[in-house]
Amino acid sequence: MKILEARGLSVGHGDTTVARDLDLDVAPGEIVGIFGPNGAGKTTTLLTLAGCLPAHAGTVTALGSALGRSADARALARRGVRLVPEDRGLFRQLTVRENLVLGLPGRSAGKSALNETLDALPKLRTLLSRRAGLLSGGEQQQLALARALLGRPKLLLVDEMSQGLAPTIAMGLLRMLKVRAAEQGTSVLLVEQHVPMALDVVDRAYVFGHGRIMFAGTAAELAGSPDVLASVYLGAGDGSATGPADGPSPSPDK
Ligand SMILES: Nc1ncnc2c1ncn2[C@@H]1O[C@H](COP(=O)(O)OP(=O)(O)OP(=O)(O)O)[C@@H](O)[C@H]1O
Repeated sequence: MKILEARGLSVGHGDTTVARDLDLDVAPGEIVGIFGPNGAGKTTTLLTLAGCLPAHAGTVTALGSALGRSADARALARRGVRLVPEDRGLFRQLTVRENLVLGLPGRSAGKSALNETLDALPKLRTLLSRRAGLLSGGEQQQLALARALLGRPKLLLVDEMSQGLAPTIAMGLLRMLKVRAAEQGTSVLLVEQHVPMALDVVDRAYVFGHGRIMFAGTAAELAGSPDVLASVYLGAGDGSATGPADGPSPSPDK
């Protein structure tokens, strides 16, 4: 069984569809990347898969259950789908410890999960009493990941983990995520601007462009496709951010 299966998925905001005809899969234990130029619809897709935005068209099956048009992020979270949003979603006035406790699945199971997670991210141990809002960007990202991992999600959706971080810190976090995900059987779908860095940890990748998926393949296949990689940085675009959900498809040559 796939952890996540999207077929003919169209995503957008209000009446505007930003990406369409998306076929996406995540298998158990896989780490899958979504790449593409600015405005290609990567975040919108992740938010839709997390149940934060309604799909414009198509079907999504997460952990064996269909999402439905009015997918509910809380119901999905209960089933084991967790999102680490681009803004990290922390409670800035609360301490690191308080933020972590909010991620705990239950009190008894919680303590050992907390210890395991802090073992993977030891810096957080030294910051437990500090307010989340006072942490550096890298520390905040560690906290956001720790909180999401604590719930031992079956599927973790991570948006732009490297944003605002020094490359070495971002790389360290991605590698930690890969190890921890493998240890606890979490599949990961991550959106990332920094493709070379992400290619080091993902098994497979989708590249968005022209409002569609323009490449799907293994990390090695993407690494060997310079034209596709260039399109991520040169902006093969946000060409479909027009028209209603059921409007005409844009030309792929646009
Ligand atoms: N809340 C919103 N309301 C309306 N349009 C939005 C909203 N959020 C994003 N958009 C638009 O949807 C399109 C896709 O945005 P999205 O953030 O999904 O792209 P992205 O591929 O994640 O880009 P980036 O790499 O720059 O983060 C863009 O044209 C953006 O301006």
